[in-house]
Amino acid sequence: MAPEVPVDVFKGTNKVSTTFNNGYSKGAFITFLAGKGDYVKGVVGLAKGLRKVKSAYPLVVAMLPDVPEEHREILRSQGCILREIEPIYPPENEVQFAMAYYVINYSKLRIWNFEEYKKMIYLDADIQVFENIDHLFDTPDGYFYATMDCFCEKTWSHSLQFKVGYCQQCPDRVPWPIDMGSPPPLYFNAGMFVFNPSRSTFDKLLEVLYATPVTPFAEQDFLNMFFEKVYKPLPLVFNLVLAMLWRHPENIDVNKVKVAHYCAAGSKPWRYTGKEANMDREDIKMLVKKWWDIFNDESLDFKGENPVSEEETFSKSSIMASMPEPTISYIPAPTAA
Ligand SMILES: O=c1ccn([C@@H]2O[C@H](COP(=O)(O)OP(=O)(O)O[C@H]3O[C@H](CO)[C@H](O)[C@H](O)[C@H]3O)[C@@H](O)[C@H]2O)c(=O)[nH]1
Ligand SMILES: O[C@H]1[C@H](O)[C@@H](O)[C@H](O)[C@@H](O)[C@H]1O
Ligand SMILES: [Mn+2]
Repeated sequence: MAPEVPVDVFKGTNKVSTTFNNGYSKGAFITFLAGKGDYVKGVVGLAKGLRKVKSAYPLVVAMLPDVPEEHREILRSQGCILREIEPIYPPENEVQFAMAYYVINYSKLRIWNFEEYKKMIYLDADIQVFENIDHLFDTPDGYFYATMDCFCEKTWSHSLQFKVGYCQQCPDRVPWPIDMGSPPPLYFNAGMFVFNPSRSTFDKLLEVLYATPVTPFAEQDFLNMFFEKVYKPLPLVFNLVLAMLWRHPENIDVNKVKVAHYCAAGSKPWRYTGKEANMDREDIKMLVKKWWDIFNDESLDFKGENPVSEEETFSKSSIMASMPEPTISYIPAPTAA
């Protein structure tokens, strides 16, 4: 049974103050950036989208050292707070069990170190917000909030769920076979989640990571396992995994979507050609256009007098500091979806 979350928490009506009396920040959005490729466009789009919906909270970018200076400059000029983080690699002999493209995402675990924020909302760079979601900072602490994933796309073909034809979005369509025991626990998409940074949680994450086999969806599988007991599903409007539109249209109204996640193959707006499967759908074209409208809207550029001049810090945990440097070379991301 899905853990219950009081519905009012997700309505969002009240204006909130974003700092405590002692200056400690109540929260921030956070995204992750790796490499010198085009995901920087996603971050710029996201920064502008958050401005458009008048979010009161800043956007922090946790970036790997390989993000080039030109891209950092663009992000500073868009008002982002830049924080450099060191990569986290899974054990070398296990890397092959994760999809190569996802391996760098383990580095995302470093965002638990950002204890100067009481609560953070993580958003992938291929996400766009269409409505203000600041009220999610008011959810009760101590839980991990995210939306439930869909198992129907080819990216899931390695999984038992896919082989059986079972999806948690419609558990009655093809029920989980009785002879296979209970259905798997609820599984979230890790492109959007609400969490409490905590150094002690980070230390535990790394400790458990190095004792856990690597699996195809890398840190997403890992986070699902780690936070299984405190996971609270958010309504799907907080992270529309685009495949939901053709896999489970009955579960979603595209016009009510607050946050769209352009994760389906061929859907990244800045690479969109319309040629891949399902990409010629009207709802997809509409969502891609909405992303471009925000990205191109100059009125949404950061107008602060000075670009945010917060220090770019290496957040290196004591555990990592005492670990040998990884001997595998950095795995560049192959062309994404
Ligand atoms: O070259 C890259 C590749 C990825 N990213 C960052 O990593 C995020 C994850 O990559 P994608 O968005 O392309 O991947 P998916 O949405 O398909 O991945 C999903 O599964 C992944 C499993 O590792 C992660 O959990 C991810 O957050 C989740 O949305 C990007 O948004 C971006 O923030 C980069 O900065 N540069
Ligand atoms: O993280 C993955 C990724 O976003 C895929 O594109 C999607 O098909 C999956 O459902 C999800 O688990
Ligand atoms: Mn994504």
